[in-house]
Amino acid sequence: MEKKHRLLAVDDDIDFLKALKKLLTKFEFDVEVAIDPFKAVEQIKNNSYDCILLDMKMPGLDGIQLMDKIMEEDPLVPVIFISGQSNIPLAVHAMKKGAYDFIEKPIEPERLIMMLKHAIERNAWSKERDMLLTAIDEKYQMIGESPVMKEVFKKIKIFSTADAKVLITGETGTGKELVANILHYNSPRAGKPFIKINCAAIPNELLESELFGHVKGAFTGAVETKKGKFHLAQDGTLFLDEIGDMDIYLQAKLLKILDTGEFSMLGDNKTYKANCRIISATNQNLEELIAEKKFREDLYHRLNVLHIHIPPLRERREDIPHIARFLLSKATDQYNKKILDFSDTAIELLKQFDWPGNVRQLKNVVEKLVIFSSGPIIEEKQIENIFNEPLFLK
Ligand SMILES: Nc1ncnc2c1ncn2[C@@H]1O[C@H](COP(=O)(O)OP(=O)(O)OP(=O)(O)O)[C@@H](O)[C@H]1O
Repeated sequence: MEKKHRLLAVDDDIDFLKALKKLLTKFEFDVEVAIDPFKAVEQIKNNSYDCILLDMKMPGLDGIQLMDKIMEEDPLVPVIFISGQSNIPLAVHAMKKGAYDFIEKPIEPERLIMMLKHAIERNAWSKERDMLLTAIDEKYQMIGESPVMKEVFKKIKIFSTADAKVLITGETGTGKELVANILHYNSPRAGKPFIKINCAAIPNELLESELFGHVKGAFTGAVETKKGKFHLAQDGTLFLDEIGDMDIYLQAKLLKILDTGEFSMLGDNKTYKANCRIISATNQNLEELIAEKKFREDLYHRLNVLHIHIPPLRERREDIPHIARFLLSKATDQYNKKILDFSDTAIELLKQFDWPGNVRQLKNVVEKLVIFSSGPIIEEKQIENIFNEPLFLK
């Protein structure tokens, strides 16, 4: 059985409270009442409610003062004011101060029930979103103290809420996918899907159906209808990784979708709205590809509304100690090891190296060091050993 929503109604009119409780109980709400605003504050301190209904005017403490106290205890709980006709300007003022809504007496039951449902739904969503963002924050941390990375962080902050297309460029392993995730999870689309497709990893014949989906019988082997990434990313973000590797025919198709805002599944004429934010990334030089006629210039301008470039690690060596220590602490947690730090000379060695594979390569080295170390400090020699391995990328 679904959990009943718990309400607190505060009013100095006992008869009104009784009638309200009877009405709301009929609609499966669990209703508690308070006639004394000071007692109500105690109840709010000791309980958790899904919504609070407040009379505008009560002896001792008025509704707005009471709302201020409620917000100190539980800033997220929605408050709905019950107001007489003469108090409407006051109710409007309460909404400006953070009340969810107000309803006038005499109460229309259906309106009140709808209002309560919406308030509770919105509250549940904002709590869920806060939890989601805390978890995401931990998962998608990006470290950097250098001036260039501070500029990148500034852009990420502004672009998160902009809802325009973003092109992320940078060498392999610099954190392009990480940035795409951070942009999505800090955007209003955070509760909707983040869908990634790697245009370099999928053969072009398959990429088309992966992107747009196909209906049964669309081509040999299409034994059933399958939704594509554009469908799956509906209302969320579609991350087109390695966009520079998309073939020219598919580039034209993608451009058309971006122009019309609509797409169709393979083997079907029906059109669907492409309501997703597009973030793309590449480690290739798109201007060079355009000059070689391998990438469409019009598509480039469409995708590159906002641009973030992440410089390679060797151009921001001051970030290396911070990132290495961050990765060390993550790896020690993961492998349950008690390694505290790198020695000073070990840090110097990490800073001197050019890191062609950037942060991904640094991460692999740190993980290896953690797995094979037993002492509390990682020494220079241990790093030299890894650098001297025959297949190590230099
Ligand atoms: N500044 C950073 N701080 C912490 N971790 C980072 C940072 N930059 C990258 N990483 C981590 O390094 C790894 C590689 O990053 P990511 O996959 O985002 O790179 P990429 O640029 O998309 O690579 P590729 O071009 O090869 O797809 C990931 O585990 C990512 O979390």
